[in-house]
Amino acid sequence: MSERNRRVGVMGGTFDPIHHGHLVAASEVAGQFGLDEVVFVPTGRPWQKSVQDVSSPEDRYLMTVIATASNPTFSVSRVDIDREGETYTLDTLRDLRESSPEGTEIFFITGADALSQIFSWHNAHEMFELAHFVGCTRPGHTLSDPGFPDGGVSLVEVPALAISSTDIRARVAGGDPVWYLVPDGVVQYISKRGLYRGAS
Ligand SMILES: Nc1ncnc2c1ncn2[C@@H]1O[C@H](COP(=O)(O)OP(=O)(O)OP(=O)(O)O)[C@@H](O)[C@H]1O
Ligand SMILES: O=C(O)c1ccc[n+]([C@@H]2O[C@H](COP(=O)([O-])O)[C@@H](O)[C@H]2O)c1
Repeated sequence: MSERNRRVGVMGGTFDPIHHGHLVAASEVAGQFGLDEVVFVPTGRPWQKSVQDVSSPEDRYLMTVIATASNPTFSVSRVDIDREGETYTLDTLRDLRESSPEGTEIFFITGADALSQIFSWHNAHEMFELAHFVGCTRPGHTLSDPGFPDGGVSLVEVPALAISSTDIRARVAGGDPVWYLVPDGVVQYISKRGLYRGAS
């Protein structure tokens, strides 16, 4: 009997902070595509976001570790955090492919908003040779096809969670609770480190 190739999901994000929308999307794609593992990859320097508004890579990395710790099929990679320069998904995929056993199939998981902007990413066309892209529905964002290559992208409907990191930062700044929007450990981490108190 021949063994099937290992299937790995890669969920990239700024994760400032990581929330249940990210976790549900990853879990749903893992179920639908039979993924053996999902690797969460916090961005190092997300060049399309204004850098002064983004928390430190270590804080975002640690929140991602805390949020995923209870799931044995979730892990966190430092490849984007440890690489110098701006974060490009092409580099993420190259690094992860290099460290994966031969034959590993990679599925890059992303939300509707990110996917519709994908041709603004660095060398976007080359990315489709390294991974299959999975676009998740996201409340408030419609998924239009900006000209994806044939067979390069699948769409997955995930249970709608109208949660965004922007909203969580605003809630913390305004003194509103974020319990149950993010994992409990992340609520505690935000409080302990005093994150987002001055967020606009
Ligand atoms: N509620 C959600 N449902 C489905 N996908 C989501 C959801 N929130 C974020 N995503 C997807 O997760 C990936 C990483 O998102 P990111 O870390 O930028 O979070 P965000 O909530 O969009 O942050 P911000 O509000 O700061 O822009 C993106 O591809 C995004 O589309
Ligand atoms: O490669 C690029 O040029 C590029 C541009 C914008 C976003 N991305 C990736 O898209 C993912 C979601 O990004 P963000 O900024 O919406 O959190 C994350 O993995 C980013 O590294 C990648």
